Amino acid sequence: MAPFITKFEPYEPEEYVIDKKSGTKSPARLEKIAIVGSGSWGTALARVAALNAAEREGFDPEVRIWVREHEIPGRGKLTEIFNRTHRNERYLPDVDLPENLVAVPSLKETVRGATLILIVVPHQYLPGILEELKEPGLISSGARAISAIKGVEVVIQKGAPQGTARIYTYPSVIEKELGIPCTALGGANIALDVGRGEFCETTIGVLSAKDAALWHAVFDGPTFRVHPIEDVAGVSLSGALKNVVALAAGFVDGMGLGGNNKAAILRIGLLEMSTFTLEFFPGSSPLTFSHHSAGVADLITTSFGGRNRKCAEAFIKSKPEYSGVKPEQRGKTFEQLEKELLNGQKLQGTLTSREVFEFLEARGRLEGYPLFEKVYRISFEEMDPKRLFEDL
Ligand SMILES: NC(=O)c1ccc[n+]([C@@H]2O[C@H](COP(=O)([O-])OP(=O)(O)OC[C@H]3O[C@@H](n4cnc5c(N)ncnc54)[C@H](O)[C@@H]3O)[C@@H](O)[C@H]2O)c1
Ligand SMILES: O=P(O)(O)OC[C@H](O)CO
Repeated sequence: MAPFITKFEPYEPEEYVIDKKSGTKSPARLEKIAIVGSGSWGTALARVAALNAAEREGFDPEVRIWVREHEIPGRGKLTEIFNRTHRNERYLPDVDLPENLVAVPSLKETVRGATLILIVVPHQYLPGILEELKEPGLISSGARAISAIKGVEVVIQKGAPQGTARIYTYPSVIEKELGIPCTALGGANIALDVGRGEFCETTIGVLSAKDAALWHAVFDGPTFRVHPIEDVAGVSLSGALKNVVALAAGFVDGMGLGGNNKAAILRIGLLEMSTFTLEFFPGSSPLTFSHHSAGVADLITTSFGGRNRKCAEAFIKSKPEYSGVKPEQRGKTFEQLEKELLNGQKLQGTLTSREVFEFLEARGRLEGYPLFEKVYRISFEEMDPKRLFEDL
């Protein structure tokens, strides 16, 4: 088993300069934080990072966040409203943000000069974003990244022999595309609760003690406790796969079943999450799933309060059998429900369910993951949701 909880000394700037006249000591350079993504989670994490940057030695207090421009009818441009009201009216409207968090409409200008880059976008948009960020000279040499994305990248070449399908975590994709080291952040973190400052924990999967200290200094605080562990792939995979299990939890709620049933689904789901990770990312640790916020705790919160659960419950309840509409009327699709229920936020579990299903099918390994398989078939192939429990 890989070494686990990372031991580290609290962050200190690497170098200081001393002012000859006054004798005062100050950091030779400041870490500059950029946030790529201003959805609900991007905004909540940006708030935490900006509060810390304003207080901690070694950090430039100005934190920049990339906000895709959007006109709010009768109010004006989202970035201007953001910088005037210190609120993200579109994605996290009820949370006050610190004044040192600055919305920037240009992606490139957000990251120019940054040394620490948090990437937190719905995973389907990452390829286009990385393409833009790859411009030569844009990312400072020595910069480091952290991914809070919950998703995976699956590559299947049509016509290629079975077994050649590949799966990648986003930290590894970011490292490859941008040529900078990338850490993973994931945990039981519903954005609005974090934005309100409610106590919670998160896990960061790090590559070194230096990264542990640095990212801990960026995010840790009295109500947002950060625990670094040496399992980048485990943290990243757990965040992606729990979204698939959260769909199953929503199916259970939609069918009106009770707590025993949901507990069984969560246990089996957690087992498939860790088995999958250890099978395809053998350096990972099962402890990430059993002991850490990124594992069991995230699965619990998402299966009770998350968007994937909510839409999956509505998906079942929209079916004729559960809603009382005429049998010839079809239930709603997830695409419809995402639009109706999430006010512009994005579902990640349905995409991940499809990606994981296609990967397992291409690798000939579906029989090892009956819950993942059924979540896909119920979501996309009109399988009767009651069949969720067959062969589990
Ligand atoms: N919301 C949460 O509670 C939460 C918690 C932990 C992790 N996450 C993960 O964080 C990641 C980001 O989620 P989120 O909740 O911040 O986002 P979100 O679901 O609130 O989606 C809004 C984001 O998508 C961007 N977007 C929308 N259309 C786009 C387009 N065409 N091109 C590029 N960007 C576009 C918006 O600019 C905004 O940044 C996801 O992987 C999610 O699973 C979310
Ligand atoms: O709202 P969900 O289902 O995307 O889940 C949100 C977070 O990932 C919970 O940690």
